Amino acid sequence: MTQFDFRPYRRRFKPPLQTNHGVWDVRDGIIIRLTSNSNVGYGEIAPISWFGSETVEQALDFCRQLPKEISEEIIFSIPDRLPACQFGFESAWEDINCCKNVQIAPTTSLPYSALLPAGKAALSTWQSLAKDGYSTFKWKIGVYLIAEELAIFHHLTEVLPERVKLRLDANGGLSYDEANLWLYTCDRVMATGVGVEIEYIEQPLARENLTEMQELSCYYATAIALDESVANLTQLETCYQQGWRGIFTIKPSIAGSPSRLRKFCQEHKIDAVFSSVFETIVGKQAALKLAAELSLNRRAVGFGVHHWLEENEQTWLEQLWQAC
Ligand SMILES: O=C(O)CCC(=O)C1=CC=C[C@@H](O)[C@@H]1C(=O)O
Ligand SMILES: [Mg+2]
Repeated sequence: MTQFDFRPYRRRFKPPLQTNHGVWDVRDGIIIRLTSNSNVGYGEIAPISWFGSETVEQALDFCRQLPKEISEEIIFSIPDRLPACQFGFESAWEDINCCKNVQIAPTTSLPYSALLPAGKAALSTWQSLAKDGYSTFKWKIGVYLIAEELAIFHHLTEVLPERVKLRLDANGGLSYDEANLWLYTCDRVMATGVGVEIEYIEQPLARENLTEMQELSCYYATAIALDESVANLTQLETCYQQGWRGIFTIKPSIAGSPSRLRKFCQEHKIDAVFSSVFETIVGKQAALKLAAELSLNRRAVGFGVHHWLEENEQTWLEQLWQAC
């Protein structure tokens, strides 16, 4: 049998993350550990309730009611209302049964995308990230007035080096008219051949407006990526059934069962871009493993973030179990 244990954690963003959903300053999550004989497997439960996953409290309640001895049957029967728990436990099961210990640094041959701060701060941040080797950047829009953000955007496209890819993430915060204006502006920028590539606009409209986003994706050359609309496996399958064949932003840590996600992506050969939920090295490792397997178009993975105070994540992970 396999022993189960878990530790909640809290990590502070540095600086706080600004999106259309609001300001996010701490990441709460749970690290789970499975031990069988001398083998240890780790998994991470990193919910984002405003994306439709369970809350951290609901995940903690689920962990607390589990027996200390856990079986494969328990893990693979975690309900779909707990997608972050499905991911965390199944990752730990894979870790203990397939690939032994969590590697120190998540590795993938895929390029990484770096997140730029919202607003004009992006204009003074991209340079150091470009020096670090990033050539794909994601910038949050729908945070400030559209006129302000369009002015910053024009400045960004003039200063960013050639061949850089820029992603715009609205977190569903634009009106239909604003989404039209952004897509029209991106098409115009691309037509002038400035050198920077607007890779896509992520979730321009709210998840209820799939039909409008499908219309917009036919009308403009600039691609649209769904994110909040496809946050878990049920939503992913629904949007696919309703005809979405654009880009799917996959956040494995809140999508649900990794084995079911793997099956869906391999069966439907979707154009997926893999994205972080600002999890720790534990969840990141498991998510990047899926990204490496399932990124058909080799799009940059949205895991290039340096938002933590802790320097050494391996030490942090070990101390978690010494704490109590
Ligand atoms: O995808 C990336 O490039 C980084 C992760 C990221 O942007 C997000 C992670 C979690 C919630 C959101 O704030 C945001 C997103 O909407 O994609
Ligand atoms: Mg997004």
